[in-house]
Amino acid sequence: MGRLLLMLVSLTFYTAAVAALLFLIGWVGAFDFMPLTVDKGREGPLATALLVNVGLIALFGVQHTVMARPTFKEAWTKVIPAPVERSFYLLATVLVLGALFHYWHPIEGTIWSIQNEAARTAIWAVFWLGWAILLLSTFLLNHFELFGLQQAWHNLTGKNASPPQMRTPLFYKLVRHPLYTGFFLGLWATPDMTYSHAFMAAGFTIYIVIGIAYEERDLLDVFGQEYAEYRKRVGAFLPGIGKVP
Ligand SMILES: C[S@@+](CC[C@H](N)C(=O)[O-])C[C@H]1O[C@@H](n2cnc3c(N)ncnc32)[C@H](O)[C@@H]1O
Repeated sequence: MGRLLLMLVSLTFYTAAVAALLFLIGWVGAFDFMPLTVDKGREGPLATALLVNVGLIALFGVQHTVMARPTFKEAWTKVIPAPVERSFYLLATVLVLGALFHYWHPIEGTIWSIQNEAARTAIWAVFWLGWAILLLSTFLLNHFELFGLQQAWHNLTGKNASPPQMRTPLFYKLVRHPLYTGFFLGLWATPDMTYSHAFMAAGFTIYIVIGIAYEERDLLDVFGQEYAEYRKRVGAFLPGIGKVP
């Protein structure tokens, strides 16, 4: 029963995470049908908007950076069962994203607004390509492990947790962080760039660049020389750029 309950917890948090990801795409894309977007939300003076928005992005950054560290996981799994540790990480992500959507203060003003229809279509294509790369990258690594289902399933079926494996399929042969490359494309590719959108995209870009240093330090600890060689050979976000000799 306990194992089944953990599986149900994992499935529930997985569903919430997928819903939050879909909402994030609509929120960033600022589509008309969305109730809240990066350009539609609370009103307030500019100083309040800047302070609140920086706080929201920092909250996302701190949650992701702290909860992904092995030392945190070690302490955290003394409180919650190990098979749902990743699921609780996702739950925290959903809550932080919920706060972002709910409390974001749009900033007035437009930086660019492309009028040419063909150019708009091309930019939207890049937007969707970015999110597709992000999603596909989760499957290239191990979607069900990244989203916590595999751990609970192994626990339910009595299978031992498999040791972490370094993976470099497809996009990972070209760049070390294709998921983040996809995220950058999704964040920045818009035909209507408002100050609000640019502020949000810049905030997440800064967080990712900082977060990568921690992620790669952990990857070096886990995969050692294999990852060090990979960093020498393969660029970070764009092919050939950002190799670490
Ligand atoms: C959100 S994913 C992002 C992966 C990668 N930074 C990217 O942008 O494609 C983060 C998880 O992927 C794992 N990871 C990153 N690169 C990996 C690789 N080449 N093989 C296996 N796991 C990897 C990290 O340990 C971390 O748990």
